[in-house]
Parts: sequence; C-alpha cells; structure tokens
Amino acid sequence: MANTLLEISELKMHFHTDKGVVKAVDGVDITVREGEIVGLVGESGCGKSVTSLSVMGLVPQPPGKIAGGSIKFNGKELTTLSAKELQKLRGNEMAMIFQEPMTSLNPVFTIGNQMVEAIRLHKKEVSKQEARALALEALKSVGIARDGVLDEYPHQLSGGMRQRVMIAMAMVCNPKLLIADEPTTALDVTIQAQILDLMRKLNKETNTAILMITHDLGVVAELCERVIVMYAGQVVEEADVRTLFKNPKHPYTAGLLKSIPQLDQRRKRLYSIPGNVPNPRNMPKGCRFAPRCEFAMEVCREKEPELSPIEKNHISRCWLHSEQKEEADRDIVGNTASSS
Ligand SMILES: Nc1ncnc2c1ncn2[C@@H]1O[C@H](COP(=O)(O)OP(=O)(O)OP(=O)(O)O)[C@@H](O)[C@H]1O
Repeated sequence: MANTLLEISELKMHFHTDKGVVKAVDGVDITVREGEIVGLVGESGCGKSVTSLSVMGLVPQPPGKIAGGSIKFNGKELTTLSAKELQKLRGNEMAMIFQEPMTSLNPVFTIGNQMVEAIRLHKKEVSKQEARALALEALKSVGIARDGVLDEYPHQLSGGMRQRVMIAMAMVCNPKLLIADEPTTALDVTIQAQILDLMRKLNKETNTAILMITHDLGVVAELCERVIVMYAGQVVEEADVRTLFKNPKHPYTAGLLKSIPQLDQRRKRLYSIPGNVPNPRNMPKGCRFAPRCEFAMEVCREKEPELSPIEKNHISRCWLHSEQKEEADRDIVGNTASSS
C-alpha cells in the first residue's frame, strides 16, 4: 500500500462570527495516500470546502480559527507553519483548482503572462523564456495545443479550456497533491467527462494524489477509488467506491445515493432527503442527521455516535451499526432513572 501523503486528524475549523461560533469543520479525519484519488462528498454547507482550504492554509484567520486537530502533509505539520512556509508548499507540493476558473485567472493578463508568473514564483531559477516553454508544454499535456494561446486573455477561452489552463497551472510544478473543489460543476456534461478523463490521465502519469470535492456522486463513481462522506462538519461514512455504492451504511449516504436520477425511474418523482442541513451555529443534540433520519431511535437524539468499523476499509458514524449502542442505551436509561 502506498505511503500516507495527507493525514487530517480530528481537525476543527471554527468561525467566530457576531452571531456565534460556526463549527464548519468539527473533528474531521481524512487520509489520502500517495497517488490515490479520494472523493469528498456531501451537501452544500457540510464543510467540504473549509476542510480543503484549511489544508491549503487559505482560511482567513480570523474569523476562522483552528480549534483543534492536526494536518500532516508529507510528514510535515501544517497547522503550525507560517504563512510564508505555507505559500512555498502551495503550488510546489500541493495545488488547488476551483469550480470557476475565472475567479483564479486575472482577466487583464494573458494566459502566458499568468502561467509564466506562476511558474517563476515557484521555480526561481527558470528564465522567462524557459517558463514560457514550460507553460506551453503544460498546456499541451492538458490538451491545449492551439497556436498563440499563451497570448490570449481568459475571456477568449471557453469554460472547459479555462479549467484546462487551471489544471495545467496546478500541475506545472508536479505537486504531490491536487485538491479539486467542484472543478466540473460549472461545465456541461461532455466537457465534464473530458476534464475527468484528463485528471485521471494526469494522476496516472505523474502519480499526483487527488482530493476531489464534489456533491456529485456520478463524478465520484467515474473518478475516485475511495470516498468520504461529510455531513454537518463531520465525516459520517468512508469506504472504497464500490463498497459505498453497493452497501451504504449511513442513512445519509443511502439518501444521497437514492437522490441520483435513474433512467428506468423516469416517471417517478426524484427522491430528496427530507429537511435541511442543520444550522452550524446550533447543531442538534445527538446524531446531527437524526432530525432528518427515518431510522432515528432514542439514542440518536441523545448521544453522538462515533465513527466505527463496519467491515474492512469501511467506517460509518451511525448508532444502527455501532457496537457501542447497547452501552449507550443503558446510559440513557440510567440517566432517565436517576433524574426522575
Ligand atoms: N468566512 C466564513 N465565516 C463564517 N462562516 C463560514 C465562512 N466560510 C464558511 N463558513 C460556513 O462554514 C460552513 C461550511 O462551508 P463550506 O463552504 O465548507 O461547505 P461546502 O460543503 O463546501 O459547501 P458548498 O458545496 O456549497 O461549497 C457553512 O455553514 C458556511 O456558511
């Protein structure tokens, strides 16, 4: 098995706002091994982006604050690194691409200008001319071989091409880890498939590990080997992709899978998980999913379940499958008896 590249343990990233503390990431464990493609899924607001931005050191602090835990990358603890040290890591050893490339590309500079600058920021010894050659080579590797593209401005490219440029910029320093935050969400399906193909190809050729953040389980099935499901700032299930699709154990994961449209169910109404993600300033007592869960029991409303093993390489945070349930039930009965 490949070596561990990224190890997030018990990470808590909280935001201190006028209206209270937002526990955006609340005790998250994520491991990514060298060369692995891992999917991070969950509904909007569950903390996927804040988790990945924490790894990159891009959460503004304040209002953000690491309230606990650690992020180890390639053996280095990131939570205690200075802004300068983190900047050195970003681009060199880890890179990130986002949903909308236009937010990362500067509209008033040409693609060539921006790529040359990015390359020279990380490879100080490289001349402008060499950087231009490296940029062209990187663009070719992502399928852009058009003459003169270096002299074009971002608005002259299509959305798919802009995302390819961002991938080329991210890959040019040969990072060990690429974090991709919804990179295909804004693209139409055929372009989406091409970008996923491209990411798979780059992963194979360069052994760059990919943490793919998405709300789209189709993307996970297409690209990832392992998948981590987040809900309300926590990991609720993790397994290899095949197992998770075949045998989801957490009712939230099962709900997400049920929400995928099926061709043979065209006339039926599309399933959606009832209710909404809880307010992160005011999490429910017990299991955070309990208010939306059709299987919720008394223990679920009283005590928070821990992540526990289901089978090899499969864990879930649910009382339905926890070996500690009987003990928790006894505690609740004991507490009720002693308070009455
Ligand atoms: N700067 C901030 N100040 C306060 N709260 C924040 C800040 N940034 C994020 N949050 C909150 O943290 C929670 C998690 O947000 P995050 O963006 O990580 O979710 P997500 O799962 O990536 O959702 P999406 O798919 O919509 O991006 C949300 O409730 C969000 O409102």
